[in-house]
Amino acid sequence: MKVTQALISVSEKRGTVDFARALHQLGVKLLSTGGTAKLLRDAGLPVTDVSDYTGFPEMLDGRVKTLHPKVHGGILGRRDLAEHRQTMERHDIPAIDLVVVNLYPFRETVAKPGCTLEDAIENIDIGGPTMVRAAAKNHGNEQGGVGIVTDPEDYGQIIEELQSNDGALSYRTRFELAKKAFTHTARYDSAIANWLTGLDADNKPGPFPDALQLAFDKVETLRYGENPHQQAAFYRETVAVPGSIASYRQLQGKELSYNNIADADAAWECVKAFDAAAGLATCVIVKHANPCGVALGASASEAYRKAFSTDPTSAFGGIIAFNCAIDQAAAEAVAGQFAEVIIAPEITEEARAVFAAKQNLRVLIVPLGHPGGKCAGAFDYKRVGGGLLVQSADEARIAQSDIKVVSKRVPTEAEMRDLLFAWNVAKYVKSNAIVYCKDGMTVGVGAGQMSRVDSARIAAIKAENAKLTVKGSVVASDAFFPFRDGLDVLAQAGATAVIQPGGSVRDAEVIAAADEQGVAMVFTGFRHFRH
Ligand SMILES: NC(=O)c1ncn([C@@H]2O[C@H](COP(=O)(O)O)[C@@H](O)[C@H]2O)c1NC=O
Repeated sequence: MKVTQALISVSEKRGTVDFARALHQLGVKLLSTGGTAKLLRDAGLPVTDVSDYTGFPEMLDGRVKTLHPKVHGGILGRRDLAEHRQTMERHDIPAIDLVVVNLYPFRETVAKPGCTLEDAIENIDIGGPTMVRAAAKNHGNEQGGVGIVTDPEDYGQIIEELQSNDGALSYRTRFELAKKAFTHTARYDSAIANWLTGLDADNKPGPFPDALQLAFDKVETLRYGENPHQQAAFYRETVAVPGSIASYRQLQGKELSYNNIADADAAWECVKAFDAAAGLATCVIVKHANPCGVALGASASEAYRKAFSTDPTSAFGGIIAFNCAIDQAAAEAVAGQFAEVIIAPEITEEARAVFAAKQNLRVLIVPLGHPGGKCAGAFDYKRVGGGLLVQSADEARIAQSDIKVVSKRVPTEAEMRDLLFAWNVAKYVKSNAIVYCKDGMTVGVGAGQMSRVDSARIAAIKAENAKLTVKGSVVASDAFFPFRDGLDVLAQAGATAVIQPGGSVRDAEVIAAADEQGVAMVFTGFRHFRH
């Protein structure tokens, strides 16, 4: 069925004139609301104002423009039912076969600083979503129906189809457009509900709405979940989070698995915490969501070699992330081990050629986002049985000036550099986290233990297994030592300096233990639990 008449009513006017012109050239009659009609008329296109069409003026400050039976009857009447066609004829309601609508910019309005409740309310579109939903509902069947266009990005494709299909839209296209349209209005209403139910007693917007609506788009269905008997898919936030793993571009390799994506996220978040602009490359190797090696280097290959040496056994099948370009030397070094995924903001042509020889290796490019790479303002979500925990991301960072020395001995300059490095790593290690470091690399990582003392012992054992020594190293503990026992394990293993939050009721006992053993100890004042 040929499209004979289109109703165009858009707030976002990008591409509208060209689209309307192409429709006109296809013989489609144009019907439009105030601002849109003016835009088209000024461009020399013949257009009928909806108010002339219905015989009713746009009124009540634009709150009522298209809400009229002549508009909605033209959209909602079924083309395949004789009775509907007769009713439309009897009431002089011509069919409207194409509806082109995008809505008042609610999200953009409330994002403006100082947006009042009144501004927000006036930017809730009523007539637009009504037309979008009506047209989407009546997308019809093979006998005919309405096309609903909500995204200016689709204009080109719609025109191409009309041109090649004798001025008609296929049922398949109308159905796909309808799905997109219902998603569009659902998200529009979600944004309104999130904002309104997030207002506090003074009508100031807050971060946690009473009713939380989340919006994600499917990137792909995955082969399986954490285990082969689980189904899985990967979704990306509708409003892109710059610098996040979800913005990956895969250069080569097998399809990503559920665990690949989870571990790639852990590796990427950790490596981004180190600013490449500070002049050193960073490499992070992750296994089962924990870093098993993190290191700084003068080059990417040096950073990789150091990170690998922390725990070569665990690094097998790991996810390897860099905060800088991977060059040929780094690619050749990495290619020497079995890895699941390689991630970097940039990969040189020479390095790509090296990876290309390993067909299955998954290689991802992820833009760093802003300096230091943080996804500012993003929330963390954690599913629990029957609920969702929501928190702001752990964006706390420490500078040397924030650190309080609590021991008699003050850390040396080299110890202080390593302490800051170790603290940065500990944030990405599952609690209880104990991280031994020396010369800008991890030498032992204790992760995910129920006891901090066990974590301290395990990290030292792992260092020994990797033929590294923790003697003369520094240690970060993600949370305070509840007793002196944990500190004693570190000191006896040969650590010379410790960074930890402090704040235990037994801090005095722990400080005394450090002083007894000549260990320099500093407090950060905040912890980095990670579960
Ligand atoms: N009230 C109505 O009947 C109505 N009909 C269409 N609109 C919206 O008015 C906007 C276009 O207006 P204009 O063509 O005047 O620039 C579109 O975002 C459209 O969704 C309406 N506005 C709000 O509810």
